[in-house]
Amino acid sequence: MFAARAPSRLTRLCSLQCRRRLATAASDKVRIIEVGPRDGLQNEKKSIPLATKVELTERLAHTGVPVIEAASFVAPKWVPQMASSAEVMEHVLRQPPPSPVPVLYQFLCPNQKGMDNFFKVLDSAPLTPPPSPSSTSSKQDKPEVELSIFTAATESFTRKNTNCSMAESLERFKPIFSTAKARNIGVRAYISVALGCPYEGPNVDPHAVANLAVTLLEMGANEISVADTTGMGTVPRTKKLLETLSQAGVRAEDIALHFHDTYAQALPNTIVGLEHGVRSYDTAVGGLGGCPYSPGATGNVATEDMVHMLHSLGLDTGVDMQRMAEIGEWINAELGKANESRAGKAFLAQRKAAGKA
Ligand SMILES: CC(C)(COP(=O)([O-])OP(=O)([O-])OC[C@H]1O[C@@H](n2cnc3c(N)ncnc32)[C@H](O)[C@@H]1OP(=O)([O-])[O-])[C@@H](O)C(=O)NCCC(=O)NCCSC(=O)C[C@@](C)(O)CC(=O)[O-]
Repeated sequence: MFAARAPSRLTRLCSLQCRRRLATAASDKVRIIEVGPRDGLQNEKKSIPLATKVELTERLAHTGVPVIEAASFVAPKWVPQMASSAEVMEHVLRQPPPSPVPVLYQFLCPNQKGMDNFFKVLDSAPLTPPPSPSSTSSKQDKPEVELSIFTAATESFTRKNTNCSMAESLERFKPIFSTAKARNIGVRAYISVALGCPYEGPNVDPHAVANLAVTLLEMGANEISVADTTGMGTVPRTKKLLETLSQAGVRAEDIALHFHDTYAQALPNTIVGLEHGVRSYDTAVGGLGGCPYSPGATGNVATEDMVHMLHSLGLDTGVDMQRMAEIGEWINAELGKANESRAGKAFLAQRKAAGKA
């Protein structure tokens, strides 16, 4: 997919000016990638029932959010909470297309084994039955699915997270890209610790992030999720990182931003992203989340907080705030946790006061 747009690093650099204009073109649509079911739940210590995971994904599919990262095919020995991911995916594939918009479901995958497990589920899932008996078609496609791979901008984090070097992580991706391409499955790529590493500190080299982003795009990634895993990102360093990415030929539309809200900088940093032309943001309902390999880091920026801010700026996410706020309240109660979304809590309190809850 990316190859068609920009086959080589040189071509990418040559058309930089044109792509910059594209990136900064005014657009009132912002794409929310809801990562709560994966990033949000993976670090929970208490085993979460499969039924709760399935209900979370199913309810999210009816909020208007266009992308949901539903689960991950990683080693259960390292992330036991994701051990039921095959069952979650089986359920997703059995679902009739959600309303109001079709959802793209993403599944995190670190290596060939994860990819093989993903395809095992995909290939064994029956086609979804047609929506009504009057339908003329006898079969219906499965929901659209995609793989998300992940590496990091520092050697220490890559080693802790995936037990390999940065270069080895890229090697692991080669069979994933080639198989996914042959099977017409999209691949998204995360770059963790782009704005701060728990082991190497806040000053991660933006050029390391940019080089990695260019390499991953050239390998075939259709989007780079630039992740502030630790939440150490600040407005000046986010600005610098986005400028460095742009100078390396990475377009604003090639990236999504993934902010953890540890220091309450996710929304200020989002404003920087918006000014730069980035229109895709990863969020987790109710502010769920945390990475098992980033001690002390809190959850992703809450979807409700992001949606509230974007709507206040006149931007369109397509997300139903009421449904999202209710899910944030529900899932945190299920997990026995406080709801981390300030906007979600305020929205529900106001509805209750107005007698509309
Ligand atoms: C990367 C590996 C797999 C390497 O794991 P390893 O231990 O180096 O690999 P290995 O090849 O030696 O295998 C060890 C065992 O795991 C099995 N195994 C190997 N691969 C798989 C697989 N895919 N699925 C299931 N099982 C697998 C393998 O078969 C073997 O089983 P055993 O022989 O011991 O029974 C491992 O280190 C791992 O799974 N780590 C977990 C990484 C993880 O999930 N981190 C959290 C997600 S990333 C994140 O949260 C950041 C992000 C994306 O949100 C963005 C951000 O905010 O930064």
